[in-house]
Amino acid sequence: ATTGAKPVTCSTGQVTANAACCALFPVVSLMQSQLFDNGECGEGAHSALRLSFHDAIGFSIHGGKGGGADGSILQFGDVETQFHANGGIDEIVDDQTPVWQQTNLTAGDFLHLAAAVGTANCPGAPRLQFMLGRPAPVAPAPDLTIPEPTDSVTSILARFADAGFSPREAVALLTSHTIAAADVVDPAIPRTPFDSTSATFDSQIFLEVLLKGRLFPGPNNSSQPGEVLSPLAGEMRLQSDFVISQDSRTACFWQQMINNQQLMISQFKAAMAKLQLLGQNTAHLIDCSDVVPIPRSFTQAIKYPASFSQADVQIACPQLPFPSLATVAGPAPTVAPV
Ligand code: HEM
Ligand SMILES: [Ca+2]
Repeated sequence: ATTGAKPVTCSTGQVTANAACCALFPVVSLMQSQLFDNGECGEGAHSALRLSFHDAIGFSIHGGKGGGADGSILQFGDVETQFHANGGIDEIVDDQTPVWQQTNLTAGDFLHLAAAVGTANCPGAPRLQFMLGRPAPVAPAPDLTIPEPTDSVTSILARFADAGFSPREAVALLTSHTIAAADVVDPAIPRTPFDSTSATFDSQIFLEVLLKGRLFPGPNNSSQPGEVLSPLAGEMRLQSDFVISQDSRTACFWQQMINNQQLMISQFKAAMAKLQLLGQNTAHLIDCSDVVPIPRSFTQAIKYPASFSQADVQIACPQLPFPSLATVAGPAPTVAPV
């Protein structure tokens, strides 16, 4: 619980609502220099966000699964990185472990703070909440709790519901794919992004997933399980993102996110606050959100990638008007690996 006491100035000079949070400012600096290339919205930041999801989602509101947002994926990485859905996670676990060991934080506090700090490096992102005080994890999460891109919408929504999330919250969490790239879906093309702006926390992902597919980014137009046709050379579309964008249970909220930065980041922030506390007793935690850096804002209108227009949109929510958007000038782009 927060104390409600007046703000304190830490010995490092920063101000926070609770003296217990002072110890985190040096940890934030350590993360920025050793994990995030001094404040970048790059691979370290993106994979820190993915890691928070894969750690926390191994939880059920009905019991019988893992400890939720407890850092088990870091502490018991030898077990959890073997799960199929955790392909590629070994890299970030290996990167974060030695940095975590330089701190006095539990695995859960460390990795969920890293996700908030990494996300804050991305222009347009919300400043995520961070609560301090998770106990050490007691056991690895069980396998088969993390959704896979080959899963049906029904099975994905059922898994989210089992962890306590509505279909709208599931869509809100998928905003994360605005700062994402794939390494293992198609190992021939590592760092293939999911939208054309993977260093910006914008709503471009919600637009681009709806554009008519034309190609696969792999060599010779080859495809892999979990991937469907993408609109842009060099871009990958996950099957799961596409089927969620088209399903009547989720399509309207997906469409509403487009060019609606404030809605998108407020919904994402709320769903992340819940995700990062799954399985935790909040009465024992201290609100240290004010140690998280304030992200740069993103206020521009998003645009169709060059050569695209509303005629290319696979509208799945005809009951709501589709936003009117301009098109970038020039020929269709090729998205570079990130
Ligand atoms: C239906 C649920 C989801 C599925 C099926 C899914 C699937 C995937 C897949 C297959 C990748 C690429 C992995 C690789 O090849 O390296 C990926 C990347 C990513 N995912 Fe998800 N994801 C889901 C939900 C989420 C959620 C809820 C979050 C965070 C809140 C998240 C955050 C990320 C991030 C940030 C990346 C990029 C990591 C990087 O660039 O290194 N995902 N996801
Ligand atoms: Ca983006």
